[in-house]
Amino acid sequence: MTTLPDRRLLLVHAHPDDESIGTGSTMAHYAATGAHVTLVTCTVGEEGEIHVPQLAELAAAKADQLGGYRIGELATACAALGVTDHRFLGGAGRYRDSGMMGLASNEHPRAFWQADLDEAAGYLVAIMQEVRPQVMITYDANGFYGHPDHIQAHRVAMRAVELAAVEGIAPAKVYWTAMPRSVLEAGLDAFTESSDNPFAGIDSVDDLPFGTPDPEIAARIDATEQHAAKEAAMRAHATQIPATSWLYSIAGNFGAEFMGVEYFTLALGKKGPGRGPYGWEDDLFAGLDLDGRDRFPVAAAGLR
Ligand SMILES: CC(=O)N[C@H]1[C@@H](O[C@@H]2[C@H](O)[C@H](O)[C@@H](O)[C@H](O)[C@H]2O)O[C@H](CO)[C@@H](O)[C@@H]1O
Ligand SMILES: [Zn+2]
Repeated sequence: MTTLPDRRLLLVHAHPDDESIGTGSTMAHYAATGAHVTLVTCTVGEEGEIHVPQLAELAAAKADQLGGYRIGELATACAALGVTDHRFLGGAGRYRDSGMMGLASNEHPRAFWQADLDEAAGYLVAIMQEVRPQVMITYDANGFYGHPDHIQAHRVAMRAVELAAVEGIAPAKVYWTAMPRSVLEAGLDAFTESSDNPFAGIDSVDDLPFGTPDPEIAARIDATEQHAAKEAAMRAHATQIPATSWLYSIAGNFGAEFMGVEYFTLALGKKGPGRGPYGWEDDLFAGLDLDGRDRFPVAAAGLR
């Protein structure tokens, strides 16, 4: 029986682009260091904006073909990150991008926001059964910034962990993406005088829909060696992230530090050894017994 690598990481994201923006360097780091990285994306992003003028007719309100196009963007992004195991929750197109909170698209019968929780979680449990990840990454209860598909991805992922625990196959550690307030405050300060200030009009970190007090952060993954891979993956999502995006201007000013370092809170599991004033882990697998309980010999998934 072929077995998967000892370290197996599962990520649950809402749309094509979230994996690169929020966890691209972490994914590239673990893929490059021999871990098995499984990405599950819950929708194909039909309701997204289109920042590529020649593709404008693909929009949901027109040809409604953006979702299919974004499947291709995501494949390119995964290649840039070195990730070969990617799935859409329930299969591509099973759940539709719900659009921003409060829009009519939230009520679409296939909108992920309308998904039956246990049915959606069941698709994820099946992947956990196959791959047996020791670590899972998803969003906090607010979906990091309040998008309905992000909130639903959190709910589905956490329900799947509950169901998987009954079968004894739940990940040993569950992390939520996060951004320390200290990093946000440094960003606000750094751009105060900039003509291209992505924080324009924001006077305080308290005005942002995200930000975590530093002591509540559990892990700081420094994958600065992968910052170029993350940027290439983001550029693959050209319909969503214009070349003029503030995400790139921050990278231009902070460089590898912004693009290559990603932060997480620990929602479930025991924090491993860490460093610094708050004992931040520098490895998501820190503290796991990979030679014992946390090592499952599993048949290789149908990996490409
Ligand atoms: C990063 C992320 O979650 N992107 C989502 C989000 O995109 C936002 C949306 O297009 C909004 O209209 C813009 O003002 C905002 O700047 C975008 O970040 O929501 C989309 C629709 O659900 C989704 O397709 C996209 O992946
Ligand atoms: Zn998203």
